Amino acid sequence: MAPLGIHHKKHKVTVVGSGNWGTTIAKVVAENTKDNPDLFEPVVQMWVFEEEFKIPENSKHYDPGSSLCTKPQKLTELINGLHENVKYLPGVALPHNVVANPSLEDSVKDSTFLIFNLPHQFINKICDGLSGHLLPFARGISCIKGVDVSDKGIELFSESIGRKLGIYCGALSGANIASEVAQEKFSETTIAYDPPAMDSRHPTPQGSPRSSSLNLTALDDEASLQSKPKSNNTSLRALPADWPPLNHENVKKLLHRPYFHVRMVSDVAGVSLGGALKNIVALAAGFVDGLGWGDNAKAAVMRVGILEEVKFGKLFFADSVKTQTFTEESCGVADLITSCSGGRNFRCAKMSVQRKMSIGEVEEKELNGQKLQGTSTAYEVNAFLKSEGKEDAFPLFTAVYNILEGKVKPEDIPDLIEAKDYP
Ligand SMILES: NC(=O)C1=CN([C@@H]2O[C@H](COP(=O)(O)OP(=O)(O)OC[C@H]3O[C@@H](n4cnc5c(N)ncnc54)[C@H](O)[C@@H]3O)[C@@H](O)[C@H]2O)C=CC1
Ligand SMILES: O=C(CO)COP(=O)(O)O
Repeated sequence: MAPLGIHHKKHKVTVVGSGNWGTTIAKVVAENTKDNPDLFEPVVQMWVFEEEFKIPENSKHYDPGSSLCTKPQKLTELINGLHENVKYLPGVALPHNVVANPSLEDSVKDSTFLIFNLPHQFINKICDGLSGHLLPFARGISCIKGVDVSDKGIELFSESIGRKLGIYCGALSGANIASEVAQEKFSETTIAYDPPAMDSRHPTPQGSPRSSSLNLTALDDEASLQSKPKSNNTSLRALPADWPPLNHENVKKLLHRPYFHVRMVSDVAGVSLGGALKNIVALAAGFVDGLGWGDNAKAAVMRVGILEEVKFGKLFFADSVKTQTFTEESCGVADLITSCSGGRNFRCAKMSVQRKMSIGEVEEKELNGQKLQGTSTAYEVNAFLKSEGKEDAFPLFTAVYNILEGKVKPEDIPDLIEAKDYP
């Protein structure tokens, strides 16, 4: 074992996912691995769901004389050859140390830090594919906006990823429209990272809440064992001392850029729920905007939406969630604002009303393979609320579900969200 402070190894980082946000985060991280060679190996693996793609004529890479452009090519080969994700993040140059990899197993080989970043409907299958292929002491964060609802109840994706893979997983979420971050326009984000104390080898900052739901091994210190809720039996392995600690400071070094400011917190539930639930609110904002009702209507929907986000957290994640996460951090009200202004859920919901089309049809037609998260989240959250007998306590979430089901109309939103049990 290396003496404290001497670390012979560097962290290898893999981004699992390569959509609009996955590719953007790979860019951010690759810039930082290059800038912090004492902590990280420069190459960032990016796992890509392989598909064939034909370079469109409006791409700067289009050359009618090149065989690359006359027929569809493997997306990984295009990304690695052109250093651009021409399908999901066109027009943005990627650092050459981002390596697209179609093999899930190979992309995570020897990785000590994983960033899960793909549409939430795919993550469970991906975890099945990853199971048994990770270093047992790997750590991760989830950038996924959604919640994992099953007949057993509700889990955060950070929790279910951690449980399935036997690793600690935190969460990253914020007011982060991917195309803006990719173009290096300023934004903030929130990372909730609350790993076992054995990782940091530094005292936990004063007043920092401990909210991980994972059990710790005997390697952990007794005080932290007592302060952590234990909701499952996952045992975590300590990061060997050969690697630099994966504490707040070093995780921040991996994600923070001059144009992408990171705030580290410990409220994993608050960060995850803000990102997941605002997608339902963004649909409602799109519906009223599609009716041409203007900014006041949208603000009304957003006001009720943030209240329902907080209420949901307090009701179902009471032992860990903090109201301030929703009101003070980028992952809360700030994400609600940006998503209800220019997010895909907002835009597609708006178009569905204007064009009198289903939102699924708009998604298919307009997003070129990108996926909405709000529609399935509205269904999943509704199934969970029904099972808890709490549909009426969340009139906006329930209204969005009923609009998607065709049971009520966007025009009914004002009556449906009329305060009944808010103070
Ligand atoms: N795009 C954005 O502005 C932001 C997105 N997010 C969140 O990040 C997460 C990932 O979103 P994006 O990267 O935008 O994805 P995206 O919407 O661009 O989704 C497309 C991705 O899904 C992959 N995919 C398609 N079928 C698949 C399958 N069967 N198995 C596995 N992967 C498959 C595609 O290869 C592609 O990488 C979502 O939860 C989203 O809410 C968070 C912040 C900003
Ligand atoms: O999460 C986002 C911004 O923070 C993006 O939202 P959309 O998926 O609706 O585009």
